[in-house]
Amino acid sequence: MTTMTAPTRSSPGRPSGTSIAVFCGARPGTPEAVAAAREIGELIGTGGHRLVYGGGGCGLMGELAWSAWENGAEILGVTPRFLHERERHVAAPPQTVRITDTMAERKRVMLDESAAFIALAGGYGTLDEVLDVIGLTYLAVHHKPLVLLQADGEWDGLVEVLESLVGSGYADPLPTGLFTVAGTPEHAMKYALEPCPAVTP
Ligand SMILES: CC(C)=CCNc1ncnc2c1ncn2[C@@H]1O[C@H](COP(=O)(O)O)[C@@H](O)[C@H]1O
Repeated sequence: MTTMTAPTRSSPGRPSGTSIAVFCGARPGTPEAVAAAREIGELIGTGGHRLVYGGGGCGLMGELAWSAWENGAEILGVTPRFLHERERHVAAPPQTVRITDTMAERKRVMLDESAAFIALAGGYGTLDEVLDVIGLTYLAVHHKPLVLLQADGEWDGLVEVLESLVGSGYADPLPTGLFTVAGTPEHAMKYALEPCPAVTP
């Protein structure tokens, strides 16, 4: 694993905040999703928190990261070597970059470096990250809050799939509090900063 450190931001008087991992798409989303990504970035920056994300400069990831940077956030970007160049053809803001050898290592670093997770709209990669966190919380490997932020109903489908697995007897109901669906960026940040109840599998 390689780490490249950006110049540290000087932020006198800023409270040392929480490290929040945000999962979202590497492609441009709807205007609603772009606005939500920018607002989460702003709330992370103005709240004195650190953004942990996938390290890219494109799509919703770029909108999020630039907004966080513009609002004073420290940023840790975690990216596997083979994606590093592909997702940096659009410039990302200054940040500490952790380059991993594998996708699995990327997810583990993001998990270890963060106290909470917020998922915005995205594609296969975002879905993979969300299911990974849900699984690890369910298995009590960690208990950190996960918030699914709905800008435009993006997570309805996943919730329906999970309910259908339970309804057809293939899965037990997920424990309350395993994840929270939020309708606004403000609510997403509020839930992310609340302690997560331990889940008993
Ligand atoms: C279920 C399935 C076909 C998964 C295969 N595809 C993927 N699996 C894991 N991470 C990915 C995948 N595709 C992209 N990513 C990475 O996950 C992050 C978000 O991607 P996405 O736009 O949500 O996509 C990006 O860094 C992206 O490069």
